[in-house]
Amino acid sequence: MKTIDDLATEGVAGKRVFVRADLNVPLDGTEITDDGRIRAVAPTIAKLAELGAKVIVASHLGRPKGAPDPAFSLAPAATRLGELLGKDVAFATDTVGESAQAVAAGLADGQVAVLENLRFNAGETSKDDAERGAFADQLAALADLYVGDGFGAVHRQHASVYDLPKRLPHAAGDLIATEVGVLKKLTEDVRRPYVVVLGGAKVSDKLAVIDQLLEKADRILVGGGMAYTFLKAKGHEVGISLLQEDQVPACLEYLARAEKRGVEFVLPVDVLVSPEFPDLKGKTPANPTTVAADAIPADQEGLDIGPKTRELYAEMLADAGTVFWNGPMGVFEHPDYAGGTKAVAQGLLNSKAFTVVGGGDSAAAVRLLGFDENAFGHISTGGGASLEYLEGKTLPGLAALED
Ligand SMILES: Nc1ncnc2c1ncn2[C@@H]1O[C@H](COP(=O)(O)OP(=O)(O)OP(=O)(O)O)[C@@H](O)[C@H]1O
Ligand SMILES: O=C(O)[C@H](O)COP(=O)(O)O
Repeated sequence: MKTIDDLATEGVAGKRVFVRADLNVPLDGTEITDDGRIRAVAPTIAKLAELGAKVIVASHLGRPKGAPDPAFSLAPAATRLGELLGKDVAFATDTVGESAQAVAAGLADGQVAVLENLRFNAGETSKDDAERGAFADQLAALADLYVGDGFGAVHRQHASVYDLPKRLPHAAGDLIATEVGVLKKLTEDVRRPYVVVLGGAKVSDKLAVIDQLLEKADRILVGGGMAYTFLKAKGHEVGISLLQEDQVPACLEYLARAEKRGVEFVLPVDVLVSPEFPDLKGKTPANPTTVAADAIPADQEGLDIGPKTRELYAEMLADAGTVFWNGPMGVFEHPDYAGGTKAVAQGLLNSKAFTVVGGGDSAAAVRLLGFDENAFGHISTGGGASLEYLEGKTLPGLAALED
């Protein structure tokens, strides 16, 4: 893969450089609750600007449905990027339309602009090659060069990630280079026991990676929204908890394979439940009840791992040689459901293991709960991306940069 330094040697001054970043940060209204992903890519953008490039930054935010939706605007991220860079950052109110074209055309050398959310255009995520390609053509018209640095999105075969680098001379940004360097170590030289902790809410995305992780990990601890499909597979009722019903047979198979391969596959023994999802804005007390994982009432939802599970997971982490953790153990955004995620973060820190935390929300959780991010071996900006990398899959966004 070419790097920014290679591009610099060839000369980027005066060139329009399209930087595909992952500025998909958690928001409370228009307020960014964790800016980790913006801070992670800011050095790449600063470096290109210092080299005299006209920098056009693009990203997705959330999962809008292929049309503009103000709730998913990248405007707050553009403002934050400007603060971090200590300079004015222009903002285009569309992605390839009049505003984007005018902003791109008006950039001076060393100036930075952010485009509106790529996913406001159906072409970005389309499964149809022609539709994606047409959108990539429009993006390509804005720039001379492409730098891929949105590590969190490299597992997506999307127009700006996969099709665009095929249309412009391209290089990998410094964030991608660092991420790949660290994660590569986890695929080659793993200190054992290798413990993987999985949680979060993107259940269907993440269940698929367990298939491969069963070949690599010594112990897999499951929490968060992931846990309930497994509990269901074990024959327990899960009330109104997050459930991927169609994956129950796959979960049963994973459990059987784990046993056959001698992988310790650990599920919660107790959970915190409530009849309703907590108020994440006002944070009014949720007053959850603790129940055994095989006794979740029909009208209640599991929202965090319980105290016995926290203790069990801490024990399972204590002697680890390597830990990869992706996905919060509960709805950590509410203080009543942050305990499980805190316990796992503390468990990682108490172990002597090389620890990698992957995922926008997992990294945000670690910081928002007051942990020192530097105490972990590596905090990856990629959730699904880091998992799929560890799975050994070819990631579209990396493959496109290699070509
Ligand atoms: N039991 C649960 N029920 C519902 N949601 C949950 C549960 N446990 C955790 N969550 C939610 O999971 C979300 C994070 O999941 P996600 O899979 O997106 O994590 P991530 O991998 O760190 O991030 P990403 O993949 O976006 O980089 C949080 O917003 C949290 O509230
Ligand atoms: O949060 C993430 O994992 C990345 O930004 C990718 O987002 P996506 O899962 O909506 O594609």
